[in-house]
Amino acid sequence: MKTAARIATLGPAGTFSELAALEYAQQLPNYTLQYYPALGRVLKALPDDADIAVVPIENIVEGMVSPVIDTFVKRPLEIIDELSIPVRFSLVANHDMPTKIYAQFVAQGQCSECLSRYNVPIMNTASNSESLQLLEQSREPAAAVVPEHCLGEHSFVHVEHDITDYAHNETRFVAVRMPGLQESLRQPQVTYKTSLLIIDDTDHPGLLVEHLQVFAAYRVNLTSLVSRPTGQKFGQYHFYIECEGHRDDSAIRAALTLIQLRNKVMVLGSYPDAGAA
Ligand SMILES: O=C(O)C(=O)C[C@]1(C(=O)O)C=C[C@@H](O)C=C1
Repeated sequence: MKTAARIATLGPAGTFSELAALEYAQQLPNYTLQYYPALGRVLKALPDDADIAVVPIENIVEGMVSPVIDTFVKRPLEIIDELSIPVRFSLVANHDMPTKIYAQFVAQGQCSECLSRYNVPIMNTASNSESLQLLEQSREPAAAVVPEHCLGEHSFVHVEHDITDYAHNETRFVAVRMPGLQESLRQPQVTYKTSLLIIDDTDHPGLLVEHLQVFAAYRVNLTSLVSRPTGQKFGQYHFYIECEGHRDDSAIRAALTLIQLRNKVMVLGSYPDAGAA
């Protein structure tokens, strides 16, 4: 029997990350799930305590999950898969008039209209499960933003269902592992996406437009582009890019060869495109 793959994800149990990790794990013969209390800790579990980590990378409304993108700059990891799951929240409370609301930092942005109606302080947490735990431990009138799928086993004085600002709320997750472990073989009939980072090591006017022109010239379609501050000085940014295609496609190879003449490029991985029909 093959040894079980150790999958790290955000805990305690009940997070959307756990749902994503379980969905990812369906393709593995054997796995064990390990929970960590913050996204940074999930990624740090690689490689000693986990083989694969499943983390959120983008919410359809809130955009990219910055701590995850920033980890890729500091510590190269390989993205091996992506999956998207629907995200629905409720506001639950132990009192009709809560004096504070526990909300995970990404969840807060997805439920801003509902939260602003309560006009009480928001206490940021590291996960949606932690929000629920803190509410259960609270001796004061409090509320929490919690995943709809966690409501079952609990009873509350006050519940408001479906509080996301946009009805169609979804978060995209990636499965990552240490780079260079095994070659990801390209499967025929699979539509791929590739993630990469352009490291701004020689800042100059027109840096971004030059790179975009290279992608355009080779007809490489970009599906995401975010800039993240380098933390070195104002005005200096790294670029996280996702594009259609596999890193071995001739167009992507040619584009990256040209871009690498000017800036460092880190290819984070090519993986099946979850959005492809
Ligand atoms: O706290 C959770 O339930 C998570 O899995 C984290 C997370 C995130 O950080 O994006 C995942 C999905 C939602 O977008 C909100 C929170």
